[in-house]
Amino acid sequence: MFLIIEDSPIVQKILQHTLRQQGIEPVVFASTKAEGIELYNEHKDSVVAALVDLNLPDAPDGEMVSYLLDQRLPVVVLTGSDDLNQRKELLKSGVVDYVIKENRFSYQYAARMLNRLERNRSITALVVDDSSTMRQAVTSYLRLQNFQVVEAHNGAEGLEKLESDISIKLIITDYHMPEMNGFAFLQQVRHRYDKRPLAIIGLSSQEDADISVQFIKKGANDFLQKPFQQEEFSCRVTNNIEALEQFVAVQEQATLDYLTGLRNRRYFIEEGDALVKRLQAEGKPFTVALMDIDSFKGINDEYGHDAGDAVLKQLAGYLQQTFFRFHMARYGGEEFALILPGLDTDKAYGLLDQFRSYVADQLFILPDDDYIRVTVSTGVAPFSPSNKSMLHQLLLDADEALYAAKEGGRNLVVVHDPTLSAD
Ligand SMILES: Nc1nc2c(ncn2[C@@H]2O[C@H](COP(=O)(O)OP(=O)(O)OP(=O)(O)O)[C@@H](O)[C@H]2O)c(=O)[nH]1
Repeated sequence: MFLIIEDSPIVQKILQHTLRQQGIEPVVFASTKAEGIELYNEHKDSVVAALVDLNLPDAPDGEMVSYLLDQRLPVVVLTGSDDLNQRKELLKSGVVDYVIKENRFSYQYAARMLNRLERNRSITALVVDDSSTMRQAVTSYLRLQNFQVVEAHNGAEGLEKLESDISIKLIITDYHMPEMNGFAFLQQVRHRYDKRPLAIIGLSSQEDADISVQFIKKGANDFLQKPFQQEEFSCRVTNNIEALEQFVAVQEQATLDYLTGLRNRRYFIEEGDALVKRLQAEGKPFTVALMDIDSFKGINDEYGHDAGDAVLKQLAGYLQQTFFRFHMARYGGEEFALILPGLDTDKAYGLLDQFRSYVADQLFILPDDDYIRVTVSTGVAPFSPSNKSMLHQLLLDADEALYAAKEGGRNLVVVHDPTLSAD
């Protein structure tokens, strides 16, 4: 929950609109300090941050801001004044940001800050610096922005923390450190965790422009020269974290099938290969299967492509409900692939046949509200502890079994018979 304390009804209206637009909710509004305190006490446990006007009818000199800072609540100040000294003093006293009411962009910025404060709560930042003074300063700036923070005295300790805490997404590292300097640490991080999304900001007090270039070249996202202002630090952290989140969102999108929302073939193969190797190394049972909608071309031909799409989406929903624990994807047009860890052939057969029977009993709703019956056929690559085939081969086996299911009349689950295999 967010607490907004602002006496102008017009500004309240604009904020209400802007916050709603950015999906920031729930929000409670107060117009005076007295109301603000009452609302704060009422929602103490759920308030994430407050956006507070400096000048209120019963608190003309920022008394409301001081009150909330004393309660250790993150506060973004909203003001009509552009007094630089006041701004400096407020930032020094611990407010997260200082926003001047200029135009709609200011309100959008304030909303963005509130949103950030909420999201930062689930992000851990790692601060790597041998100087305890610097570590404390950086840590306090990060805590102000609502990050969880872990500290390390040097690169080696930093690597340990990174290994044990997967919630670390942001690293602030100094350059000059004993044993392992910032560059060596950075190179190790990027080498060991090439797939892990991490925003890294390098710090150095040296007046040497080359250090910033080297930091960036070695894989840092940004660089700051010490001493720096809290505001610059916060802005850079925010920009880098937002860029990282956008990158992760795009990456996530690239693993999804646009029509059904299931994972796509690329994701299935990339992650599936590693999964199969891991299961084999651990000696755990698993089963690979391919499922295909029967006579799907006929559905398209008779009812149109949109009807075919509707069938795919409805079936994907059933697959999601039943197999959400497993590794599954839309493998091709009307084909779905599954890896079922923990299930040997008999158990997998049982589950897949139950699903086959469930699908056959459903009505599939078409865009014109007409409905049809749909069946699926499934091929299963049998599991045996001695079979060390790679995913690629297991999919070929499952495909052969799927072909046999189609030949056998469809609406069937068939387990691959290696003795009938062409090779
Ligand atoms: N509506 C729709 N159709 C698709 C999509 N992707 C592939 N298809 C169609 O799926 C159909 C697949 O047909 P086939 O593989 O020949 O299958 P079938 O012969 O009808 O049925 P079986 O022999 O039982 O496999 C083709 O007509 C494709 O055009 C899609 O995203 N949406």
